[in-house]
Amino acid sequence: MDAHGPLCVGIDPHAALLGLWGLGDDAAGARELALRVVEAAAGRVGIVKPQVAFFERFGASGYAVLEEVIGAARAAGLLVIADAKRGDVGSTMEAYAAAWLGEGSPLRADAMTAVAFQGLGSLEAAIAADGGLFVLAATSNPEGRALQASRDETGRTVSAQLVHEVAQRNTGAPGTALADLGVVIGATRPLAETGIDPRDLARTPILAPGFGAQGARLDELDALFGAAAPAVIPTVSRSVLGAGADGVRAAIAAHGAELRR
Ligand SMILES: O=c1ccn([C@@H]2O[C@H](COP(=O)(O)O)[C@@H](O)[C@H]2O)c(=O)[nH]1
Repeated sequence: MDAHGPLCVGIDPHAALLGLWGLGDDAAGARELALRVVEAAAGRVGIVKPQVAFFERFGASGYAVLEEVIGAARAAGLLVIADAKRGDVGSTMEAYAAAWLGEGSPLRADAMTAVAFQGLGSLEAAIAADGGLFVLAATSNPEGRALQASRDETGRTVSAQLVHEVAQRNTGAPGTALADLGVVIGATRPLAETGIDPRDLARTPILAPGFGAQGARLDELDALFGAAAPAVIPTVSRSVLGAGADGVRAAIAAHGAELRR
């Protein structure tokens, strides 16, 4: 973030985008798009986020492409967040952590996303792994709001409770910089509407989807996140990939410039 700014470029080879890029809706098409995005992102941003689902849909060949893309991005000096949204009982979570954050794993990324529906403690193996973890807290999609706004006996929303639990772990973590346990908070509404206490975000990195195709604007970031804005990693997929193969470099540069205004 210090070297390149906070922007994260999502690698989401949607069928429609592959068509727009003149590529087939298959693993070879996804490979071509993803490697071109890696090339365009390297040196312009610090972070990319492959959306695992768009590779998984091609089965084994999609996973082979994902391995190659993660390796190419890391070799190009980019940090990779595998947007895998995993979550399960602790014993199974150990295997997910080994797959996405384990040393020597073919899918080894720098960070992954996870779902804490089974409790934050169930994600312990990924929290303890040598990498970052972003736990969904307040998602960008409207369907999640009712559940995430439910309140516990102390009056905290589910989103706030999760962020509070993450903060308790991060407060005790060594160092003063951002900790490596983060949360996902969508940018499609102001942080103030989630019930999350901004004091709980002091050392917590925030992965923020919702910009671009989902409606939020990068120049609204400070207004949306207030005091927590410096810890926000805004992530954009369709609004960058929609520029096509010839326009993707310029689109990444323009999105980055938008944040520096
Ligand atoms: O709450 C969430 C959590 C994750 N996502 C993911 O982010 C990208 C957004 O893509 P855009 O094209 O920039 O809308 C996508 O991979 C989602 O799975 C999210 O949107 N909201």
